[in-house]
Amino acid sequence: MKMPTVKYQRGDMVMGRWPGSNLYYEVKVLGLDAKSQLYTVIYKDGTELELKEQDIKSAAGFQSRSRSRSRSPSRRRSRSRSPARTTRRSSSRTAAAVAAAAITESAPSSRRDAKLKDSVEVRLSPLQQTKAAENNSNNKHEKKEENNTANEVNEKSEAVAEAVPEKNQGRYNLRRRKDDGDFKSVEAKVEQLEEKEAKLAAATPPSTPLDFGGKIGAYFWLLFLPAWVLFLLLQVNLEDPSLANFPPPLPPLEAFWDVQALGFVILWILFQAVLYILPVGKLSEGMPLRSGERLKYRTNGFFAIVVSSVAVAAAMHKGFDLTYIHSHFLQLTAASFIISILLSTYLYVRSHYAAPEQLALGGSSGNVVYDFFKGHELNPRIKNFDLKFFCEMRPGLIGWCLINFAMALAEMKHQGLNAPSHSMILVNLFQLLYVVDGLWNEEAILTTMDLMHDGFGFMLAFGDLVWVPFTYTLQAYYLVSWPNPLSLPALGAIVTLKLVGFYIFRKSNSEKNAFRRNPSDTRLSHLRNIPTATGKSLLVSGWWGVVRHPNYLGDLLMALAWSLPCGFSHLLPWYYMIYFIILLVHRDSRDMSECRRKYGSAWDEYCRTVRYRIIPRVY
Ligand SMILES: NC(=O)C1=CN([C@@H]2O[C@H](COP(=O)(O)OP(=O)(O)OC[C@H]3O[C@@H](n4cnc5c(N)ncnc54)[C@H](OP(=O)(O)O)[C@@H]3O)[C@@H](O)[C@H]2O)C=CC1
Ligand SMILES: CC(C)CCC[C@@H](C)[C@H]1CC=C2C3=C(CC[C@@]21C)[C@@]1(C)CC[C@H](O)C(C)(C)[C@@H]1CC3
Repeated sequence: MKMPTVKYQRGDMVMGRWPGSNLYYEVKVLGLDAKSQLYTVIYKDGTELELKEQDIKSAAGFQSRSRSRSRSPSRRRSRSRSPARTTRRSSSRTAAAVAAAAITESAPSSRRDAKLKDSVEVRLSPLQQTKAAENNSNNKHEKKEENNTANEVNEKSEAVAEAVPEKNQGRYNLRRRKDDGDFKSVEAKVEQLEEKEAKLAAATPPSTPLDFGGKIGAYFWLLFLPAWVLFLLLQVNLEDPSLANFPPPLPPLEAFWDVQALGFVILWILFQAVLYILPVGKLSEGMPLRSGERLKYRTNGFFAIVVSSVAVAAAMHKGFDLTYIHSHFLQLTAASFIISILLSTYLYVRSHYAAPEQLALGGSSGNVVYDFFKGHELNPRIKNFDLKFFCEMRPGLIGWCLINFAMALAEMKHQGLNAPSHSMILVNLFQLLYVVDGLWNEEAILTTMDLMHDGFGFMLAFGDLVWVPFTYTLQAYYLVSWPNPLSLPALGAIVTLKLVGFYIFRKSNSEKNAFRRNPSDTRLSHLRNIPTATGKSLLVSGWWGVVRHPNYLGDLLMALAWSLPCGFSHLLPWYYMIYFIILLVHRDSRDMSECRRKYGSAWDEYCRTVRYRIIPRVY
């Protein structure tokens, strides 16, 4: 058996490649994972990463060639968008912290380097003038550079002029310029080499720690999640859905299968797909991918829900009885489950044909079950049809409202009412508001974790097509058989709670979305932020200065307002609230580790400034 080699020891100072680039920075080795053969290293700005051996070079060899012009990741961007320069209102303490985190650059010492420097200065002079002029203007422009595609492009062309000396001074692979005559050919070669290396680096993204209990956890969730949905549905169908009647009796297998139900689910998904591809509404840009590319998304969700409502009204007018959804709930769920399995299998298979830079960092463990569950490909698309975006925002989300509405009709039928109960109306209106708001602000989803970081696999396919429409509707389903009359004060209190939650949720999500899209937005100029080594900043005042996830706080208050109308007779309608606390606490900790990995010491600084995660002074 081949013994693993340990080339670098804990504590060694070496040069580590910055992921996705061809740049090397001084890093300290923290250890080697014997199993994955990945070295954990820490950059001088505090960022910890796992690197492959081939992405590490000995510092000695490097310095002899490069005269140790090593730069921290933050310095790498410093010419056009150093974190310190991008901060408009960040506290001097934070700016200083980042500045301190940057590795100091040693001045060229040899004659060769001095000569090199001279030529650099000659070449840079026009650029320096531009820079000076730019510096004299306000730094609004600089902030814009962070996230704006156009500016990314500007930066690149700027970088071409700037990068020449840098390349020759050996950020990565030092080459001496013989004279100015062959300068251009060297430049072209270096560029080619860098392009090749950047592609290679992107192709081997650093692995991130496994979530959800790792490989064993993935097996568990694959079995548990469908079983849990089944349990909820069987339980809510019981005459007395109390936990004392656990476990509910299992119906025969044939009871789950109904061709017509499968037909309706397929029809619904196809109908939503047609609405999605119609050239109506805005084409929004997603956040930059690792490759630098920005995908375009058709954000016409509001249009889709309006047309869907009209179509449902027309079907009802033609005599379609919507209470079919209530009476065939199990079969509709089973049909959606089958589709989600087929979709996940397709996603997993096609991920093997995807280019490496299209894979999600978190779903590339190499373990079939884990990657199938977590999602291997980040943005699977068929031409311009984005499968993840579509599934998350359309069939399940709009289906959720359709099912709730069907439950209101079923309640009237079962309870012999002329109108739905107050509780049913509240649940319907609250959740409708949540969905319509999500669709109205559809663009905001492009800056959420699912769209930016998570691969599309079973977890999201099942979550979008089964979990959301068939478990988020449980409160309405419950009310069909278990009415809960509400007093006027209770009604008023619940509505107030919902509105407060909604306000926090919407304001905080919009604030972050606006900041990520355009950090120099004048409406956000009063907000303080912390610069990070990646060039992005973190909001440290406003909603994101109150707690680290104000949007979760608002969402949880709304969840409470959805359960309260169902009363306290059973635990079942409180399922969403309990699940949601677990989901958001786990999501928060996933996000914390991801941000810690991305932003290093800047993230620690943010956490020291904003101490609570979701509930001020509590958690
Ligand atoms: N109803 C439901 O079932 C669910 C609803 N949700 C809701 O969806 C919404 C999106 O949630 P989710 O995707 O989990 O997370 P967020 O929208 O909170 O996104 C987290 C990301 O925001 C960025 N960020 C974090 N802190 C800051 C800061 N201080 N300043 C600027 N950017 C920051 C980071 O990304 P980066 O720095 O890379 O931009 C981070 O990874 C939430 O409102 C949530 O409540 C979520 C899950 C389920
Ligand atoms: C099956 C698992 C246990 C959990 C799967 C989680 C998914 C169901 C959720 C992950 C993030 C989601 C979001 C929404 C719905 C639930 C899922 C898919 C969201 C679309 C709901 C509407 C909101 O307005 C939103 C902010 C757009 C939500 C974004 C996240």
